[in-house]
Amino acid sequence: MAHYFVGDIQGCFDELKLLLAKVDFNPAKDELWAVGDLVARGHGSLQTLRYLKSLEGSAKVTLGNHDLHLLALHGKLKRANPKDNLAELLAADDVSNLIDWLRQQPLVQTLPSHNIIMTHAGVPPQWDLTTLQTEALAVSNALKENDYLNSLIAKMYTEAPDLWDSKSKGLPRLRYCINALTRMRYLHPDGSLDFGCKKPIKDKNSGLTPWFEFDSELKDNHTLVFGHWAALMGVTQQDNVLALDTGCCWGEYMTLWHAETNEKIIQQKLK
Ligand SMILES: Nc1ncnc2c1ncn2[C@@H]1O[C@H](COP(=O)(O)OP(=O)(O)OP(=O)(O)OP(=O)(O)OC[C@H]2O[C@@H](n3cnc4c(N)ncnc43)[C@H](O)[C@@H]2O)[C@@H](O)[C@H]1O
Repeated sequence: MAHYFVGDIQGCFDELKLLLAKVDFNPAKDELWAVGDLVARGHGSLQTLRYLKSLEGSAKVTLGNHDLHLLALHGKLKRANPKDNLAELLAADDVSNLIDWLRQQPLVQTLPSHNIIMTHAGVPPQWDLTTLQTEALAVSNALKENDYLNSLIAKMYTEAPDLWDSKSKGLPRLRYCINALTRMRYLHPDGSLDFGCKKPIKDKNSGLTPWFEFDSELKDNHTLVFGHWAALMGVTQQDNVLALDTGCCWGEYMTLWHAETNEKIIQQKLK
């Protein structure tokens, strides 16, 4: 049995299928772990969701910012960005089933046998494993509620709070978790989230530090797998912090990591 972790798919379904063919992926015995941002800019968002849903227990997914945004688009809370290719998905006969499947997916997945934690953007350095799981579960529970659109999705589009406060409650607490687990890249010296800078580390604004360069208990004891930050192009300079978004939707390539062999297999974006 093999565990394969794939970076941001962003609707690049043809590239995903080519990658899986390269490793002879067999859902009867292997697992595909996807870091989120399953949909958006590629032309195969509908096929991507149908395929991952069809894998049932052989697919493990964490939600990304684009996946949460899709919930808002489907709920007519936001208008689609013309740069995204979501019209086919939003018009599909089975879109409601796919959306219901998507909102059952968590913000964190763990593989205890390998000491691996997967999230879309990363894990806040202030958190231990219990906090990570508790906070992510609170968001998942809110997404499963019947009124999730009004009670959560409509209210998530804010950069506040940007700093972890263990005493916060309710919506602000959920918002911090969403912002940290699905949108984080750089942090300010006090550990607060920066939302402005998406640049590679060599070009970053002064005073900002990538979240994974802060000391953290989780990093000491686990391999952290994430996506979200295409400008990193897979480079963190830390063996146990794996950045898997290598910008397929931006014309670069998709990366699949084989956890047992530590091999990375890539597929260039098709023309
Ligand atoms: N709570 C919430 N609050 C607010 N919004 C929420 C939200 N939840 C969901 N959303 C939604 O999230 C969506 C995305 O937000 P954005 O953050 O605006 O989208 P993006 O710039 O395209 O970032 P993306 O997430 O795709 O990251 P990537 O690294 O690939 O790309 C980032 C940049 O890196 C650049 N880049 C890519 N590869 C690079 C490379 N190799 N080198 C340098 N730059 C590169 C790209 O050009 C791109 O500009 C929006 O639709 C927004 O509405």
